[in-house]
Formats: sequence, structure tokens, C-alpha cells
Amino acid sequence: MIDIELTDIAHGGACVGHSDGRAVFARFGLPGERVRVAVTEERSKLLRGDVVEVLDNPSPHRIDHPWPVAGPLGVGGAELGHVEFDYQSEWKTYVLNSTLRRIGGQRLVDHLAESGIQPHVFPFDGDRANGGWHTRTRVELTVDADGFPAMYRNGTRETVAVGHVPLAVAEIDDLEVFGGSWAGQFRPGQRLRAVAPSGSDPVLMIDKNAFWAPLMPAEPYVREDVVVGHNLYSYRVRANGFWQVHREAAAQLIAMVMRAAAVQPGDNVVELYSGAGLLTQPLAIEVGQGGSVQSLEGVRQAVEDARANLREFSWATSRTSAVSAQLVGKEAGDVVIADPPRAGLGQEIATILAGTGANRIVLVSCDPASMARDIRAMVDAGRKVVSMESVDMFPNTHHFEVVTALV
Ligand SMILES: C[S@@+](CC[C@H](N)C(=O)[O-])C[C@H]1O[C@@H](n2cnc3c(N)ncnc32)[C@H](O)[C@@H]1O
Repeated sequence: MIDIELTDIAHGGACVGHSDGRAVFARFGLPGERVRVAVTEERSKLLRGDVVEVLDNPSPHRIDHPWPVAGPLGVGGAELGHVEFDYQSEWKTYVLNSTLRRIGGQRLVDHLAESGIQPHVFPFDGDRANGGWHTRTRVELTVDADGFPAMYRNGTRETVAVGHVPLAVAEIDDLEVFGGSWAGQFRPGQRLRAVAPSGSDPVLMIDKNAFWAPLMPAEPYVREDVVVGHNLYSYRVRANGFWQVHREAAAQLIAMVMRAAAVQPGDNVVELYSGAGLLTQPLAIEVGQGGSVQSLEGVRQAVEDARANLREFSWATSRTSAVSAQLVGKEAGDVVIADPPRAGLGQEIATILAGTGANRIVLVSCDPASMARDIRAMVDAGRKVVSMESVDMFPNTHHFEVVTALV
């Protein structure tokens, strides 16, 4: 145990303090607090740990963690549960700006300021009433040695049985994964995924098999209906495939990307990392028959879903391919949309993309550090950021989403 004062917020959900010349990254603290930290990892220059007691100066933004098993020294997945809802977006706004400065450098900060952009992470208004809990339509679990649904203790492979997951929407509770009827159905080490789609009944995946209820096999596909303004987009999605987890995220992401992309009828769009076609479908409708959308995705099963979701739009195609520097250099589009995984595009692909003839590039980022690196590379290559919108799609965790448009 060490006692320290927390002086800053770091990217990754921890606050920062110092002990004997080493930086300490402590989860479950708040800036300004004097705290006792249980150390969970020790390296030559830094320590990591969890705040187990506030000794002095408790933050006015602290609340009791509503899900204690995910609190200090518990399972991962709710590392901001001790932070009051409205302050979580302040926290994330601070992380976004400090990461842009740390990784993008003063030049990028000045560039954004000159473009009139003030990066800010907004919460979903609808989340306030529930403090950001009960928002997720996908929940991943494992099965412990006794056959119970469990999660991993943060940073370890040690399983901890859980009796509920308050991050999940109420429809997932209806599956009663933690209740009696599934008793004896799970084997140690199996992976469970509870899925509550917007357009069909909830299912539980046990490894690769889907079930409506114990011993009732289900189709491995679900339907997602996404309403954006007056438009309804409908999708077939593999139950174990990628889909935005917050119940509002799919609609919000479409709205943000369509604003940022400003596509016109007749445009030729290239979409990288397209998943099951969440963005491809609205892009195809917007460009119309006179235009085209070419989407690339690395997972073949997601491309199969995308093709099913694009059947009515012959001018939109989905191809299985790893996004590579070589390929990005060859793809020509008026508008390019990229929604990469957490690792981002990488400096090389970002630079090559910036050098293509695209009139507009939209980058969707779920990690501010890789985003800052990629945007910096594109600005260094001569692009200009014209908008940046950010929403808290992952309340009670440190994650958030940013959509950036460059010309
Ligand atoms: C953040 S998801 C976005 C998917 C889609 N835009 C959506 O919102 O549903 C990123 C996608 O990139 C795919 N992916 C990851 N690495 C890839 C790579 N190197 N090449 C192509 N696709 C990749 C993943 O399979 C995943 O579908």
C-alpha cells in the first residue's frame, strides 16, 4: 500500500500521482484526492494500482460505485463507476484535449484552434437518468470453474463470479443468464455473449452457438433496426460479430458520420473497416445509383452480413480485405470513411490516405491516442481538420468515440 496525492487524470481510466520518484497510475481516484493505493503492478519507472481508501480531500464528484464487484481490485469494465455522471464527460473531455496535446503536439492543438474546433465529449442526454448504466446491448462473460457466469479480475486471468451486469440493457436481464434455468448448461472456460438487438429477440451465445433460452437453439443472426431522424436502416448481423454496444450508438454514429462526410448524390465513397455495413447502408442511400460505395472489411463473416445488408444497393460493394498501405494508396474516392479498431490507422496508412485525391476524409476513432497520431499525420501531410465531434458511447468506462472530418 502507498499513500499519495492524485494530481492529474491519465488516458486509460486512472489518475496520476507520484511516489518516491515514480509515477503512480491509480484507478478509482479523482484529481485532488489524497488516497491509499493497493499496488497491483510495479515497474522500474511506474506503479499501477487501485484506490482502496480516500484519506483526505474527497472529490465532490465522487459517488459510491453502484457495482462493487467492478470497483477497486474487482473485475474490469466499469473503471469510472465512482465518478458522477456529468463529471465523466468533463473527465473524458480533459483526456481528449490532453492526449491531442501530448501526442499531436502544439502544432495540432494550434491547428484545431485556428479551425475553431474545441474538442468536447458530450454524454447521451438519455443516459443521465440512469447514470449511464443499463445501456449496453452486448455483454461478454466467461464461465468459471464452478460453471457460473464470471468476469476476469482486472488485468488478470482470474475469474470472479458475477450475479448481474448493470452495464447491460434490461432486455439482457430477461435472458436470466445468472438465474436458475441455465444452471448446469455452462461448462468451465466457455465464452458467453448476451445480445439484445433492437429488431429481434435477445439471444445468448455459448461459444459459437446461439440460444433463445436453455436448450432452445437460435439462429446465429440477429436484426438491428436503427432509426436516424425519419430514416430506418435495417441490418442482419451475426450475433457474435462486431456491433456498436451502446443502445444509442449505431444511430448516433450514423448521424455523426453523415454530418462529417457531407456526401452528395453521385459521390464515389471508399469505406475502410466497414464491419457489417452499419455506415455503408446510409452512405449508399445518400450517394444514390449515380454514385458508388466500396467498403473493405477484414472479417469475412462481417462482409457476408454487409452483402446481405446491401442487397438493394447494387452500387455499394463490400470486399474482404485487410486494410493495408498499398491498398489504401490505390483506392480512389471523393470521400473516404475509416472506422478502424483501437489501434487506429497507423502513421503510414494515415499519411498515404491524406495524399490520395479524396475531397474529404472522415476518421472514426475509439482511442484518443491513436486518433491524435493519425490526425497529426494527416495534418502534417497537408490536410485540414474541419470538424471534430465526440460522444460518450461507453459511460462508466474510460472509452469514448470521436468523429473527425478533414479536407
Ligand atoms: C470499430 S469496427 C467498425 C465497424 C463498423 N463501422 C461499425 O460501426 O459497425 C472496426 C472493424 O474493422 C475490422 N478490422 C480490424 N482490423 C482490420 C484490418 N486490418 N483490415 C480490415 N478490417 C479490419 C474489424 O473486423 C471491425 O469490423
